[in-house]
Amino acid sequence: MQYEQKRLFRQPFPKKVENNLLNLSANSYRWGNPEATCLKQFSWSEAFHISTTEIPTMRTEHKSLRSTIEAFVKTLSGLARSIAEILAQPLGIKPVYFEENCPARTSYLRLNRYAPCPFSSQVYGLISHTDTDFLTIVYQDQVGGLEIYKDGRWLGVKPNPEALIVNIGDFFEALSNGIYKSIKHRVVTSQKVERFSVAYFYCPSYDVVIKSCGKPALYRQFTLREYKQQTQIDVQEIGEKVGLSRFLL
Ligand SMILES: O=C(O)CCC(=O)C(=O)O
Ligand SMILES: [Fe+2]
Repeated sequence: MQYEQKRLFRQPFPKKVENNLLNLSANSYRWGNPEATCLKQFSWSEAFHISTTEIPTMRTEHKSLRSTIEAFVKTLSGLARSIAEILAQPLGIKPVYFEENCPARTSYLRLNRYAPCPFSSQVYGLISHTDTDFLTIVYQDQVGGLEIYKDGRWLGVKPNPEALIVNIGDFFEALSNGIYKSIKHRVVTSQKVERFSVAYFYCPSYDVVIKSCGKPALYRQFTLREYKQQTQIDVQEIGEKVGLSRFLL
């Protein structure tokens, strides 16, 4: 995967922005963040956002990339479902919940590249955020840079070639009524070394209503569609996602 990922990002910038390099939908290739109005909101990274439905029609010059991604997504989707089922069991959520509500088409893969950054003390590779999905499975290379916010401080996640990182996302926090926490995380930049990571986002269908499982419910019911619309409004108006607190009861 990493070999293919590097080869892809080494393509010239104009080819990547053309958006049809891989025959993916518009806006699949992203760099920085257009909504940023100050350095604090800017992410020093580039990414390919690949919906699982688009993999079969990816351009054939990239056959080996496509088959690698296909195999990767197949493994990670099975893994994500198993982890979600295990986590849901003590909450009294039926194991079929995920099979019924998370069809392959809504989950997606993101290939990230963080270029060396000359002002690394001032700019993040990815600004602090929580993921919007149920859970995210991340593979990071050996450079390091991913940090999680725990007990009031930022902790680096040590690279381990044998391990994947599993992050709880906003939807699991809502579903579990706050028992599982959507972890705040960010990526710091390096002045000298480029960094690669791959993230698989395990999401429900757009119109599945997410209900908190406990009583009293902490959050009002919402769908991914509503959540994304709210996020879009927040990003346009205040420059960042507000997230779950918008849905607190
Ligand atoms: O690059 C990483 O380690 C994390 C990526 C991430 O948080 C994301 O893509 O949402
Ligand atoms: Fe993330």
